[in-house]
Amino acid sequence: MPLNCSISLATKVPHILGQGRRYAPNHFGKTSCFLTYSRNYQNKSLQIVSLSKLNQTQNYTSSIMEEPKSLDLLSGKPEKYSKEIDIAVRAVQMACSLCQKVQDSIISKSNNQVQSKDDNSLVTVADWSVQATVSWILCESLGSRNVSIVAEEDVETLSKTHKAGLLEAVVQTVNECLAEAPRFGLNAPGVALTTSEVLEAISHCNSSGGPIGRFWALDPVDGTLGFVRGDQYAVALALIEEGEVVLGVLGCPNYPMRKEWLNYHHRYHRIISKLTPPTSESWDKGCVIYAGKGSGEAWMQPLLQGNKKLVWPNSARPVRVSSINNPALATFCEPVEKANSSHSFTAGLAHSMGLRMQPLRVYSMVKYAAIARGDAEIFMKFARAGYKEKIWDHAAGAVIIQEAGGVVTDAGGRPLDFSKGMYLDGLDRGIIACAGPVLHDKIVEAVDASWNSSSL
Ligand SMILES: Nc1ncnc2c1ncn2[C@@H]1O[C@H](COP(=O)(O)OS(=O)(=O)O)[C@@H](OP(=O)(O)O)[C@H]1O
Ligand SMILES: [Mg+2]
Ligand SMILES: [Mg+2]
Ligand SMILES: [Mg+2]
Repeated sequence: MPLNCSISLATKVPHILGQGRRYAPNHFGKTSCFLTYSRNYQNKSLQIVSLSKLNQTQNYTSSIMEEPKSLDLLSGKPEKYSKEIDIAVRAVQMACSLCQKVQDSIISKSNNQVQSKDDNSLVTVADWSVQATVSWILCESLGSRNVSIVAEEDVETLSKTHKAGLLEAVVQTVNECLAEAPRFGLNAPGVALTTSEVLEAISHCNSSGGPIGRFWALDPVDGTLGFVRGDQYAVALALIEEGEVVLGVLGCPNYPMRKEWLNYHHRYHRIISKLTPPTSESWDKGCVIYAGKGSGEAWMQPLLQGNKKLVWPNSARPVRVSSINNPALATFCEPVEKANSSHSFTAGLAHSMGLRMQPLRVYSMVKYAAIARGDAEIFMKFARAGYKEKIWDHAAGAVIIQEAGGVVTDAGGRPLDFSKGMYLDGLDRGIIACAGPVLHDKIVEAVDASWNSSSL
């Protein structure tokens, strides 16, 4: 055996269903290596067939072993972007932890950390703090000259908002979060960031995207309305290269690893229904879902809990879209706010297609996570005429659904175009994401049939 393997062995004979080649840093002893393996998802076993290290491939047929509990090091990271995915997942985990604290403080103290922007949409301490934190982590880990970011928030609005203590609250929140970086296997700053360093990190996100080169798209808090209402929201980070989304990470702090646990989430539900959540060990309140383009896999890991003893690496498991393609059994998701998507148009579509389930109205890109995980089958968004969808609201979700086996297009059936700057320019009518092509084709047809008679 070329390297020391410490995974426990199982005796089951595998029926090989999956195989792949993975970068497994530090998985075998302290050596970084690539491994080629065969995986059986049914009995959760794994067989390593070769290892390569320092350009030397060694054939190595291991015994069949139980899938390691910590799947992260074997997770679906395509080699080309493995470093970027790794850093992006850790940064989003940190951002989720930051958001949980700010959401708790907004809800419990009804404090004044919520502001209105010029377009009357909301922004909070969490939006600016996550933007600064993620920007700082990406620059620190990849070199600031290599990091270009398109993101939702800007320093002008923060400086213009003459709210006493707002900027100080952002600086403090960022520093508290960055001090925790070692728990996530990342470096913390040697000394706390100054106000101007925090502003610099926010304004480093000044790229406007486009068709050339590589940039990150960040929505620090997607579904800010859900966030301030104590409900669902997401942290969304994607990497776009030559106009194509190459990786996506979605942090969903209030979307538990298991759908059944949603009932325990909401504080109000808990009071009203007196449901007792499962024990803290077994209950993962939130999740992070991620995928790299072309891997054919999407992965989900639990949020790192507040418990300081829990440190990286975190475990991950694959997620897949639902196999339902009968509209009568399918669930569709849409934005909560009528102002963001026409509920009456989608109700008509649902009726004409024979969708019988009540729509699942959820804030934020958690809707994309729900489709990728198989909790729902369809996501539709039809904004009012003239509204231009932004790339950071869809990039991470789109690649994750596609790699989990689903289809994401505009209402004309064309792929979303992330190469046109900060907006999804050229979008035909709306966005349709589905668990599979059968449902997708039916919706595109139904939209065509009813569009001219709609008021959109
Ligand atoms: N008028 C209008 N029409 C369509 N979309 C809009 C509109 N205004 C805002 N936005 C963008 O929608 C993002 C929130 O989308 P959601 O799907 O979460 O909507 S909802 O809150 O559930 O209703 C929201 O993202 P965040 O600002 O990150 O919350 C906005 O980018
Ligand atoms: Mg958003
Ligand atoms: Mg946002
Ligand atoms: Mg916003």
